[in-house]
Amino acid sequence: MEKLKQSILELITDTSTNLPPDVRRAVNAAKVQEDLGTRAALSLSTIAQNVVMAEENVSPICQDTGMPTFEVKTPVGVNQLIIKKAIKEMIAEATKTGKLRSNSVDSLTGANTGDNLGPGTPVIHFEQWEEDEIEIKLILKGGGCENKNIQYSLPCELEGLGKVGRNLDGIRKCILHAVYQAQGQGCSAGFIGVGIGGDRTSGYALAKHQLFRKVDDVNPIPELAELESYIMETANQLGIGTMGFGGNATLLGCKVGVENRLPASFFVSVAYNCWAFRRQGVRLNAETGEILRYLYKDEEVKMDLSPVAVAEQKEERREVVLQAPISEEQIRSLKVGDVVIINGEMHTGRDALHSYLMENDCPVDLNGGIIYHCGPVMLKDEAGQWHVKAAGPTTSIREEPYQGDIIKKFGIRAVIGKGGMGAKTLKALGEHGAVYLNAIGGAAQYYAECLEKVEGVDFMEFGIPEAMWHLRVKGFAAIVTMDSHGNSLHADVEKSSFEKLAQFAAPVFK
Ligand SMILES: O=C(O)C[C@H](O)C(=O)O
Ligand code: SF4
Repeated sequence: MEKLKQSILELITDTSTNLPPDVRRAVNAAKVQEDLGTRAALSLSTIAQNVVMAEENVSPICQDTGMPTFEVKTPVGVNQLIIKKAIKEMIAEATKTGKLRSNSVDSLTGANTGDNLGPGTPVIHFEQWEEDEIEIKLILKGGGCENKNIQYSLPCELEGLGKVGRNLDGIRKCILHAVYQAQGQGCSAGFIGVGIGGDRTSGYALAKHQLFRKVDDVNPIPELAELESYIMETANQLGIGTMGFGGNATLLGCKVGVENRLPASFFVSVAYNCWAFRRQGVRLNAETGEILRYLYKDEEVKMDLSPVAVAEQKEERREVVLQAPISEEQIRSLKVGDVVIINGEMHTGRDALHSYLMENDCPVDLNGGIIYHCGPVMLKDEAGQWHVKAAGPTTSIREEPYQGDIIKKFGIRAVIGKGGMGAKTLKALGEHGAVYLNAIGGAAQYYAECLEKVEGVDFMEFGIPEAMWHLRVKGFAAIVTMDSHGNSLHADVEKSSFEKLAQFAAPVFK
């Protein structure tokens, strides 16, 4: 098995940096569905550029390289312990070279292990089979979309959809609700895997397992094939759109699997995956470990980079250049829908930092400053200088309990993230004079290029993703989605998508 480690490293690198062709095709198709010049179309353009950059740079498509989850099948007689050891070693190696972010955190102390190894990481499922080759599949599913997974216990009642029974129509309602509740926070447009039945644990495993199906396959069970195509058509009428900006493309794939259940239980489990749907697989020679072929690479699909005609803009849009520190007057002039181009300094801060700042002082002056909800992939060169390898936004709503207070306490003028924030933050934006800026989730290469220099770092003890990085930026583009006048695009889209969801309450399947 002299080639085994090399093959596994290649698989990990390819999964993190090169979006598979079926996923590319789905993203390209979404762009065609959107009207030219809309926020959704522009976002899909950025996403397409990001996918190309990741492939060219051989760097992570998204900075959150997720929970590495392997499904391994081996012929009888192959030593699975050798494969497990090789996987762990190559996970650590890929982390060292910046193909993966250090993502394994001690749940009690918050300490990052730094090498993506630790209790429960990576996840490896082994199975034996009758074939002569080894098969290894890998999915890198990030935390933001994982947080949007949802499990329903039937019968139940769902707001807007009414009674949900233990039948195909009840399942239909659960899936539509799952897409609605994710809004843009899991970096829509997304893909969902659904598991019907099992228990709570096996139901979720079944849901995640569905994500290994190709986007364009057809379910062998006719009722489920019908359900999948119904969901694809209907969920895309919810109007959530890319990043929750509104639009025609909300869901790019729906795969449903079924297993038996206990008489007392009826679970519908949904695994939500962002557009940055990173999964790949290989067949290996069982003697040498050499890659014989890839499982999701049957054809080459180029990203659609055709320009989005700004002249045909449907939504009114201004472009404003912001230089940090920003004045209150400039912030008050911004309205939802404006595009801002940021130059100057910004500081990353996410979960650990927000909770810290509630009780403590900040090592840098944040007055007029910009906080970026981001946990980057960073590498240090031989001279000791840090470099940004991938740096898209993280889901902002997690900071909702803290953000309003922190804006006021430190005089922050702009918060950048994705997915939007809630009523408490919106109120603070108005009271203090600040804005929420939505960047494109997952576009980690695109934004890394705007981050010109790492000026310094604090709180390295929080681990690389959670540390406070001080960054000099040039030409960082984002959209005002919550302004200081009480407007929130997120609240608007949530409301309108809920109204649309409620239109699908009437029974469809017997
Ligand atoms: O952890 C991150 O960088 C992002 C996360 O995947 C998210 O979507 O919020
Ligand atoms: S930031 Fe978005 S694209 Fe990246 S892992 Fe999280 S949900 Fe996926």
